[in-house]
Amino acid sequence: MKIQLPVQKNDYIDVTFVDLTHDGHGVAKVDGYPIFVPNGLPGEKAKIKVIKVNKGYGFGRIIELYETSPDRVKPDCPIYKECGGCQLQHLSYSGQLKAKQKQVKDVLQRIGKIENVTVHPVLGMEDPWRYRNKAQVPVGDREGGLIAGFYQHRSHDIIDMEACLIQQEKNDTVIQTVKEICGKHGVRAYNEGTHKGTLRHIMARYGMKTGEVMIVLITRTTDLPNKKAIIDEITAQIPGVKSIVQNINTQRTNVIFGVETKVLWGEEVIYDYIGNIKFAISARSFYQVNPEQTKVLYDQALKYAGLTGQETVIDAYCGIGTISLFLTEKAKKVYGVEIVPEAIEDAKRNAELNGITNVEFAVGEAERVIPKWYSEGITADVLVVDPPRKGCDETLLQTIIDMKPKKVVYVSCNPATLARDLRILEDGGYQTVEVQPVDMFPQTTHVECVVLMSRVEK
Ligand SMILES: C[S@@+](CC[C@H](N)C(=O)[O-])C[C@H]1O[C@@H](n2cnc3c(N)ncnc32)[C@H](O)[C@@H]1O
Repeated sequence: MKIQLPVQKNDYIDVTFVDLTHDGHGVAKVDGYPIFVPNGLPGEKAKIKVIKVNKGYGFGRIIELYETSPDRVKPDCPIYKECGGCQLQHLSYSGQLKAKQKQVKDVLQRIGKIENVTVHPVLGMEDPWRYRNKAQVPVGDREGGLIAGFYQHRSHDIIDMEACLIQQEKNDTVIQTVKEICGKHGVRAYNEGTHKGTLRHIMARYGMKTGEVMIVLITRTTDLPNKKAIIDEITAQIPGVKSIVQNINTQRTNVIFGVETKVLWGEEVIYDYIGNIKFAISARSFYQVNPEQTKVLYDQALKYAGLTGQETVIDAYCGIGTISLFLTEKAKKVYGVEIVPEAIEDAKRNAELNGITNVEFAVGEAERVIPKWYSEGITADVLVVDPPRKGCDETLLQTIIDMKPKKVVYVSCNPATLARDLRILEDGGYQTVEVQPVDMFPQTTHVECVVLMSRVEK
């Protein structure tokens, strides 16, 4: 039976936007049927053209904006429309923070059925620009040199970029300089279509507190033409460069990094500080991209952990031990687990670097290592999880439920998987006490949350 929808493809209709999706599109409703429209903001009235209809929702395009929101601002970035890296530059920063708080509340309710929990206002930045410490850009060929920038929306055509307004200026300079030097020395860009060419991506990482720079050249081939000349010029032209690394990715894949990494010049790591703790960061390790807000995030996690010095804490998905080392200051003992071996090497080095001895790190999947620890008698008073976007593995959640730590502190970069996991933990005997969103990624739709859960004793 054909379902009669309230709108048809190619209809022109007048709408009022009532909400914002998690990817920053305006939501209009016609007889309850949602239509997602890029660039629409809640409260705005517009004429739209319906461009696609599905059974449960449709898509549209703004033809004319009749009434604009007081929160609408002119995007600062000249390439905002083409790039797609930021999705909310047309919304004032205070509007972004309000929208993110609402998004978290809605998702927790809709997906997790987490009702009546306090979701605090989002902790934002005083200056929400130029906050990223890491740039990672694809490289393309152009006559007489290379381009590096971003993929045009819905394509793999590379648009050359000179500046990114959410990126540290230093990283802009590094990318420009490296692409010019490599191009000058005859390095060809990798071509996805033919699987030929050399340079796939350039990554620049900047220690905001130390000024140290790491450059990673991600190549298809082991060989890098004119390597010595390239290194000499990079080190002469870029102040602060401490490490030049090559990562080799021979596969036909969208995954950026390959398995082999070798140091071409300088150190294997660069250093940076969060608070008073010094961190060594290697090319492949996860390190939060917004260090200023990372401090805010970790302080919140520490506050929720409520440590007195007597507790054993497990930090699952610990990366280079950032949260673990923060926790050691107030815990009796901290155990950290992480899947990337290089990150655990960094974590151990970081503990040593800071003279911290009440911590142990293990390489492996949290969902295997923590059950093993539990079977060996290691239990936690507080368990911190900070998983990737896909959230926690179910085996891990079950182990937490069995282990019964008094508190779970959940750090999440994806409200949808957070909501799913909180529901599992609530069903297993935990109560969500409060949620503190932190804006780690201004101008984008991403939102990070720290959640406190406590064990409900029956
Ligand atoms: C969001 S990051 C958090 C890292 C760290 N807590 C921080 O704040 O820097 C998630 C980390 O989980 C790691 N990871 C992914 N899957 C994992 C798994 N199954 N077990 C353990 N670690 C995993 C990733 O390598 C990454 O370092």
